[in-house]
Amino acid sequence: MPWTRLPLEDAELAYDPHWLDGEAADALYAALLPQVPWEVHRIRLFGREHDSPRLSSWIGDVDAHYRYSGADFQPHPWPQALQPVRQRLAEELGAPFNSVLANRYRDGRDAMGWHSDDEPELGRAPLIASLSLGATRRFTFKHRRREGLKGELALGHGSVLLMSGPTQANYRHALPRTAKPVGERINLTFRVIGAR
Ligand SMILES: O=C(O)CCC(=O)C(=O)O
Ligand SMILES: [Fe+2]
Repeated sequence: MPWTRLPLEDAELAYDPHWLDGEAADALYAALLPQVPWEVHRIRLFGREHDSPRLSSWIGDVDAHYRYSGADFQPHPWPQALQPVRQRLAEELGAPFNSVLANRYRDGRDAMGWHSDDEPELGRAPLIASLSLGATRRFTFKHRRREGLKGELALGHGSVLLMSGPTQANYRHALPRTAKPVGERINLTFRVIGAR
């Protein structure tokens, strides 16, 4: 499937709604529920520690250390079901993905607040491949400096969103809560730790 470039000034975004077909997406989703060591991560917000409103897991090569919200994470090893996905993404995108942050949103109350994935370990122009499985959720963008520049996208089952170039430097993104009844969702953001 071809990538569709999303026109958002100062960003570099591409989307494939069916990177995995329905059957492959169903199988991956079913395999990841038991294979990923899901945890509640602690996040720091306005100087206070809280449980983050979702389940998460850092997965990666042994040398792909990651500092996140002031803590050093030793990644969990790659679950078997993720190996072919990692391989295909690396080949298609020519990027040596060595880490993935998995997030599991149990229902509409689980969410992720405004942030940029701009940690120094990800380099100057991070390439992030974001694979979504399960319930469709709204993903939103907001420019850091230029008021009014924003965008949103519904991330569906089997889709991949690529964020690259100046996207993290210029934009924050979020996965808002919703009061609508929604099912469970898994998102995987593949990253290159140690990029320049
Ligand atoms: O769940 C999503 O689609 C967003 C996840 C995200 O922004 C992240 O893992 O940094
Ligand atoms: Fe993010």
